[in-house]
Amino acid sequence: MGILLLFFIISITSAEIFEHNDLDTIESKTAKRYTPTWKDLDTRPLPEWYDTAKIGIFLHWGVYSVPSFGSEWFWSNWKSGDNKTVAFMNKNYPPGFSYQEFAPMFTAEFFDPDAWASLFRKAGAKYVVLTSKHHEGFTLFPSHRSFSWNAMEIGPKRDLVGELAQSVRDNNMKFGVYHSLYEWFNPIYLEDKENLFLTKEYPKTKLWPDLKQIIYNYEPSVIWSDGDWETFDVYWNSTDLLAWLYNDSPVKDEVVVNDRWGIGIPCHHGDFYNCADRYNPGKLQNHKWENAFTIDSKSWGYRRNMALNEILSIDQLLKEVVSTVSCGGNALINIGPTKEGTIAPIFQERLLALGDWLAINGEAIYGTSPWIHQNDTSNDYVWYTCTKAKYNGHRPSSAPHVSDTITAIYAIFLHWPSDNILKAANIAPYLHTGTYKIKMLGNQGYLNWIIKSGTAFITLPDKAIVTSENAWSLKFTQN
Ligand SMILES: C[C@@H]1O[C@@H](Oc2ccc([N+](=O)[O-])cc2)[C@@H](O)[C@H](O)[C@@H]1O
Repeated sequence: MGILLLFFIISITSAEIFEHNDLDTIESKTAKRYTPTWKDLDTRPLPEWYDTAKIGIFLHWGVYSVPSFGSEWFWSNWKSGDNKTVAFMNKNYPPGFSYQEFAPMFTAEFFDPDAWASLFRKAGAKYVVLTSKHHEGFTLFPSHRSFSWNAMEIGPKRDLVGELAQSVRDNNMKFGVYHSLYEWFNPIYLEDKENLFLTKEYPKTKLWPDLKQIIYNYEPSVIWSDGDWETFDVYWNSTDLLAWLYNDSPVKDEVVVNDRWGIGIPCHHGDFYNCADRYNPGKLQNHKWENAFTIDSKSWGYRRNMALNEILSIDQLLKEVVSTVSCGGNALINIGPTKEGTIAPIFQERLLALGDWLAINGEAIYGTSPWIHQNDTSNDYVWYTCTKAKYNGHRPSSAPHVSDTITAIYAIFLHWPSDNILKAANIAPYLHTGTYKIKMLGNQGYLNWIIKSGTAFITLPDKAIVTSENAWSLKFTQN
């Protein structure tokens, strides 16, 4: 009996061990490995968090934040003889003054990463993307290859990337980095360019070691690549980097990348597409995309001389966000912090207004999917979204985390109709089935509606008791 029991125990334990080993091998055998070709890299399913997030904050911060004149292209504009930039330098700086001399003035003495992160969280952002290095080459992290041209050695004397990454995560958001492939004035890059990109010293000795340093040290969830347009992906070695990123990097399961990886790649390859800047097609797209746009309509970097009429109003901001999400995109909203490390009150105000709106209407934004219709065909200020049930079972890569079962439809409208009646055509056939109820997010009770010649007339609540401002969401549910 004793021997039998012993045998029984041993057989259970060994069966368990065997099972575990077996599972491990099955997992490692079936874990997909990507080959460095766009065809294969394109098969990667989009990590779910990114599609759900919808709203991100984009930060352009660097030595250009010191002159903070014109745009973040200041150095290039100056050197290529742009009239306004040259006049600005002649008037305000001594002859012989170099761009490098701006770096010690990048003081960031008021930079409080927790305060920034808490502002972005209140704005309703789910991810934050910081310029780890723009085209000027100055790194906001202690690059091992950017001697005297990084924020640890000059200016702030701090690891701005590391500090912000920490605070953003403490506030339950994802952290990402913008990273420019090219550097306007890097002599190693310029030599490769001189050689018609037949030599690859710059990617080998600077670009990829730097980006790998970023990935190992900060584990970014987004790599927002830029500055790719002077040459092809073959020079940049983009597909090799991405295969490593997806197969073996510490962020392989969670990271998403955009589409700027060489001539001909934007709008064709990448986890999500930016296509052109401020891209907002107004139509449903068949691949995940992101609308990166600025609150200061004139610049990504801070401009001390921006005027109020150049700043997006809250109405314009909401229109951008709503139309983008309705068409399957994410909104990446850019602001330029100051050289002192502050965020201009006008940007704070716009972000907090967005946050207030999302606190009421976020249900119609976060985690939603595009509906059958986007912009209402009879009413151009109405945009639709919907929520879908989670997919259980096999996940098709086209719709990574949701099924086709619609659980609610949302109509977001950007103007309040003067007669208090919202008219919309595309929702009419659904209401017609008679099983839908309508409520306004943030308000109590159901709304009355009728259908006249194919258009739904929905009676809105008294505007005086409505909680939301600037834009409103109606929720349609069955029963
Ligand atoms: C986010 C922005 O990206 C690039 O600018 C671009 C890049 C691509 C296009 N494009 O494809 O239309 C337009 C502006 C940068 O040059 C600019 O400073 C900023 O960082």
